[in-house]
Amino acid sequence: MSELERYRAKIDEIDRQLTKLFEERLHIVNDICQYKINNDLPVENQKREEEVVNKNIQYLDNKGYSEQLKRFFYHTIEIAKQVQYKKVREHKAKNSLSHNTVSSDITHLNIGYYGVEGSFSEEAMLKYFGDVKHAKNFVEFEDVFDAIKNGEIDYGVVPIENSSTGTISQVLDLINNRGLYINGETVLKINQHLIGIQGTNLDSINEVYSHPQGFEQTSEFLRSYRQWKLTPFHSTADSVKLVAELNDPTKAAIASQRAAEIYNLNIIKENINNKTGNSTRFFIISKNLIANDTCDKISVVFSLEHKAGTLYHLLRHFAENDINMMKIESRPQEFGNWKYLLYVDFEGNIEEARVNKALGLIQQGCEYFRLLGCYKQCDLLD
Ligand SMILES: C=C(O[C@@H]1C=C(C(=O)O)C=C[C@H]1O)C(=O)O
Repeated sequence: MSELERYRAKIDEIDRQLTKLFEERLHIVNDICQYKINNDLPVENQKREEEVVNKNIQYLDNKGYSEQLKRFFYHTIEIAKQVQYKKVREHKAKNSLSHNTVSSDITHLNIGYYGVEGSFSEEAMLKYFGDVKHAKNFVEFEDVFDAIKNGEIDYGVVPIENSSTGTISQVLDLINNRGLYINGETVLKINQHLIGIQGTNLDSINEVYSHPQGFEQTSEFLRSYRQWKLTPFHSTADSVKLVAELNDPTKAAIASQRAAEIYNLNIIKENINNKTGNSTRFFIISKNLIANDTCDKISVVFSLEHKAGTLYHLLRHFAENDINMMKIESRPQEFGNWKYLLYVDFEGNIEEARVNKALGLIQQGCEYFRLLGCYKQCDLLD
């Protein structure tokens, strides 16, 4: 046996022991994960992670290896978390598929929507759920999410994307950051109108209220009235309510016909949106991952690491498993500069083998992964 062979034989024996310990560690990690599922605890525990790393650095005879040991545990813990995330995801998918779906009996459900009465979100809620008797409304996007989190409402309806202005990123971030799920989607045709009290006309106006989306969707019309002060407000319908309260012919709002009717105001100029086919897609969100076998669309989010080719290496799993991607959107991560999360919508159901295979591979290739929902896609009314 040469000198090199002798060294390699030693390494082989150490690796054999490491593999055995690695396997044992993952075995315990699985038990820990089951305990977390049973007790509704999060996978990650940063305090414990620090303890693990620091304790083991103390065991080193040669403290010169501290940085290397730290890296070793960083990867070991990362693997332990990936294993747990996968187990939690499978558990949630199994549970929700067996007994859950957005209930058709809505009489006992508490449903909330964004904006005041007359908002597009309220209209979307009525379209999706039918005649809801006791809906709650919330002034800000965050309020809808908080109400779901604290159990005040079971489902919330929020806008997610407009056909001309694009994704409402704030809503996308909230779904992920608050740990909620998408249970369904619906689309509304959006016609924006200029609205005011009796006696208001294009010459009397000096200030217009709307949600920033209302201004964006009507930017071409507004370009001819540069003298108007554009004041952003909570929602389009709330702007109509405000203009009704102000009762002043110099003030106008940009919102829906329904909002004008509810607050008894006049339409001064109709259909002022840039695009005639202007439409908005809305999400129905809740605390639970709810799906059944009629669901045909999935939304996920995962991190993009700072390495060449990462995007290609992750997205290729969709193509290689014959999965049709419908939309991708990248957003900055909550912590750290120039780090991104990729939100992907694609066709499929979480029970399909090809979907599970692709998601498993993506999950292995990124630090952060979350299933945001599996739901029935709506007709996009183009
Ligand atoms: C295994 C656990 O889950 C995670 C993984 C850890 C590990 O691999 O040591 C430590 C803390 C958690 O972030 C645990 O909570 O102990």
